[in-house]
Amino acid sequence: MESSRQPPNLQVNMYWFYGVMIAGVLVWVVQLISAVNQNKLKLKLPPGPPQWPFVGNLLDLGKMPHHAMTSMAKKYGDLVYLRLGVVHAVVVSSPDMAKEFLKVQDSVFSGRSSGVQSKLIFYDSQGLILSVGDHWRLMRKVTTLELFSTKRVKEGEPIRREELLIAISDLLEKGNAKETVKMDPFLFGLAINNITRLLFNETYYGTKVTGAPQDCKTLQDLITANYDAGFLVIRDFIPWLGPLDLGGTEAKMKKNGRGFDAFFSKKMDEHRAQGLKGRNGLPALVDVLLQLQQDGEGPSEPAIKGLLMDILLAGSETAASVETWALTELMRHPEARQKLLTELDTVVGRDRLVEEADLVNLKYLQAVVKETFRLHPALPFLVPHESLSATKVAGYDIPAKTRVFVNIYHIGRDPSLWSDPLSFNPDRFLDSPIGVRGQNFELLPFGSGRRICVGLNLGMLLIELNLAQILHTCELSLPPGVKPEDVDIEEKFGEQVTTPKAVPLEIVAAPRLPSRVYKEAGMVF
Ligand code: HEM
Repeated sequence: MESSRQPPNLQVNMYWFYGVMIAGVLVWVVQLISAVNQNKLKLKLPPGPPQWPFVGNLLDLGKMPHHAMTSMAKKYGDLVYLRLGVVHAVVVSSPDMAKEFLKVQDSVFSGRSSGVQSKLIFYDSQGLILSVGDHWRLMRKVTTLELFSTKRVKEGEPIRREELLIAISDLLEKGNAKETVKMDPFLFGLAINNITRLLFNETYYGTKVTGAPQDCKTLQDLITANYDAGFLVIRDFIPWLGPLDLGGTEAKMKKNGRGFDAFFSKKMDEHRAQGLKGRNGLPALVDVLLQLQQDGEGPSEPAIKGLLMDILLAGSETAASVETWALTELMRHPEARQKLLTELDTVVGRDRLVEEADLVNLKYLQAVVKETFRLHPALPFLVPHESLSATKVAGYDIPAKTRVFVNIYHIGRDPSLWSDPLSFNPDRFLDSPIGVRGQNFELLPFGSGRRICVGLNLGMLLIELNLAQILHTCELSLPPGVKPEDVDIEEKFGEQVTTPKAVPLEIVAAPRLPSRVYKEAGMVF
């Protein structure tokens, strides 16, 4: 039976193959004509590597696009033109050039590209991260004023403390049993629990969850499947290859998009049924959004879901990535770790836990976080911007709909800006006025200008608090036989939008404070 069915399928596949190839040749001819027209129009594009037919410079990006872009900057300068299939792109690689794109011409470059992922996973760009124009303005206003105002971030303090202490108790429990812990998934679980507590007042990762078991499984499976699908879709760059769905990425995204949608619908229905009051008098962010909708002022249903998706993904992976890299560097550099511990013992002492109010006095901690951002930015080229209209930069033509990659990874490691740039040396920031809030273009972990990260305050709070509390409460050591210089700093790229470690950081934790302090805080391990 099997073999009698194969020939027609093969035939159909061959028709597809020839169809796609013919479409490809046609597209190539169109590209050639458009290149000739570009020449006729005398567009003066920035310098860049030679382009191949069909793919342009896509293959030049390799497995680590931020590394490839760094090599290009060294060869062609701080503004490089690339053609990624049918997409115009530029790579920006110096603070001055970043200022031109993110400040001087901020409004022109405030667009975002839309593609398969934005359609299938990000609600057709109706959330915040990928939206543009008036819709983006509405979503940005709602998010800034209603969800992440100073008052609301402050109100979340007990939640952040509770989640952190639950996670640290787990870490110490494993430490008691002399178990090593992989810090990357541990910190991701902590980060996502913080975000889902905010969004839905529930947690889904770890041993002491408050979400229903089925919801935990659903969300964990969806997040894993989302990373498995990755975020690069060939159709966005070479549309005529779209029908082949190489690697099955689109099919996976479609399935994941449906899964997330069902999850959000369920949560929204539950919160409507509870009357949007939240638990313990603190409404979850989903309650706030649904209330605005009921009052007739708020975003539409897909826009609410889009925003939930943005916050879920943008708020968890980023914080976890920075915390993991910071701990990795601190385990590789015992002298820097010791300085931080001495600061914690001086400012906080060993008789109590760290409070959020302490963070402002922990200057070395702040320097450690900045140094981590410099060497390991969570998003190595920000979230790509797009030009809303044609413009000129540094005398070059930048066509409309050009994708902009600001390579903050390269800027952070540029020897003309930083002495001994590849060394982890937090001291360089101790008496430095350089901050992370978009005013200093040599350090832009959250971007700058109108599209600067909307979760900056919350993100900084989570990173500083989590690092301080973990280091203060836990004596961290490497597994037996592993030396600081053995701790790996290889990155990977392509599954998540951040650049996580290729090999997880493993540590063993032991209590560092008198047992009374843990007991008083209700920590059991
Ligand atoms: C903790 C570390 C974080 C880092 C390093 C980070 C970094 C960034 C960066 C680089 C951008 C793009 C800026 C640009 O387009 O130029 C961004 C945008 C954004 N981030 Fe964050 N982020 C963090 C945490 C968060 C958190 C905690 C949330 C929310 C809970 C969040 C929500 C967003 C949103 C919604 C945008 C899109 C803003 C817009 O397009 O208008 N981020 N973030």
